[in-house]
Amino acid sequence: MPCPTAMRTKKTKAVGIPTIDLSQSRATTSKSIVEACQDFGFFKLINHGVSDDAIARLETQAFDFFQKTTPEKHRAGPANPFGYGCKSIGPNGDLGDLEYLLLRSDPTSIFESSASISNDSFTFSYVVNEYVKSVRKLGCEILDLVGEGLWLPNKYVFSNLIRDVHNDSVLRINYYPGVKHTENWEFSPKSHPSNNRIGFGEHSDPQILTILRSNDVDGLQISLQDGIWAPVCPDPFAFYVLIGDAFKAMTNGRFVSVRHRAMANNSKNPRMSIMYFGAPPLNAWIAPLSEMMLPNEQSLYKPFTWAQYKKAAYSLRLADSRLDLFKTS
Ligand SMILES: C=C1C[C@]23C[C@@]1(O)CC[C@H]2[C@@]12CC[C@H](O)[C@@](C)(C(=O)O1)[C@H]2[C@@H]3C(=O)O
Ligand SMILES: O=C(O)CCC(=O)C(=O)O
Ligand SMILES: [Fe+2]
Repeated sequence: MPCPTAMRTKKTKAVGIPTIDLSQSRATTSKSIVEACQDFGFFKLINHGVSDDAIARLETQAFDFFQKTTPEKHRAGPANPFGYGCKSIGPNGDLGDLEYLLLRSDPTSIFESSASISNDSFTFSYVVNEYVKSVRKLGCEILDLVGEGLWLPNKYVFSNLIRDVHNDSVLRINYYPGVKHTENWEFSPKSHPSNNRIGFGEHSDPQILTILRSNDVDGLQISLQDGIWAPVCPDPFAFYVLIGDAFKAMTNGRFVSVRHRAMANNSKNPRMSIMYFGAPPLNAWIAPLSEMMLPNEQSLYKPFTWAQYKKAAYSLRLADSRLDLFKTS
């Protein structure tokens, strides 16, 4: 169902985003997930099993943080890359219309960073940990289903990477402040010049997969294969899953690493998105799986460690196609 509230311009179009219902049979689900990864690198997940309470508690903690005064928030920054960031994204001059928190996902790091984020660091780190545990479990489940859908002899080959104690997964909370609407706005909100501003520029995520949840304010768009942008209808009860560059490499290009962006918020209400980026340990090797290759098929990518890939990512701009650096030809 296209999103009735999503804004469409000449360069955007509404598409039926694949929806995976985790309460359906494993055979059905695994097949649909693999198809969605191949066709879009993106799908919506419903009946995902993550408790509403875990999500609501994190949302409340995050809102409390973003409501703080500017000097208070800056105590948790600057993001280098972890911590509180405002408008500046990454180290190479990218800018966006947002504030964010970028956190490592292991309990020790979460606890260490929580002192500068919350006056009640125990509660904050407990809530973040619970959320991370739930979405990591969900991430593992999705990756196992992919393993099943691809008929791999070891269906845990992908999930083992983010299950590893040394996994390099991160949690990001993006906050796009609401806007005060002028009188003009009421007459023609869709054609108002403040529309079409970019909140978080186009890019693909470097990791294996991203599990995104947002409140009920729109902004997320995905790029379709023909270069058209498709608005994604916000659904606070669902998660959206995005395939990252590392997964594209492991599947020798079969999975799309979806390019996406977030438009600046034009709503009166703030938009908040929470992303769990599932990543392998720094020393893990990423290379096309032999099972993914047809006889005589060439490997599209040279093997690289996750540390090498991260280094490349952080040397480039947000919109750059990082995986091209590792192409074989
Ligand atoms: C401009 C940048 C920000 C980013 C690191 C990079 O140099 C290129 C990749 C960016 C990205 C996009 C997905 C995630 O939000 C992120 C945390 C990541 O792993 O890669 C960000 C990086 C960041 O904001 O630090
Ligand atoms: O905020 C969003 O909805 C998307 C942000 C994003 O793509 C990212 O942080 O990598
Ligand atoms: Fe992203």
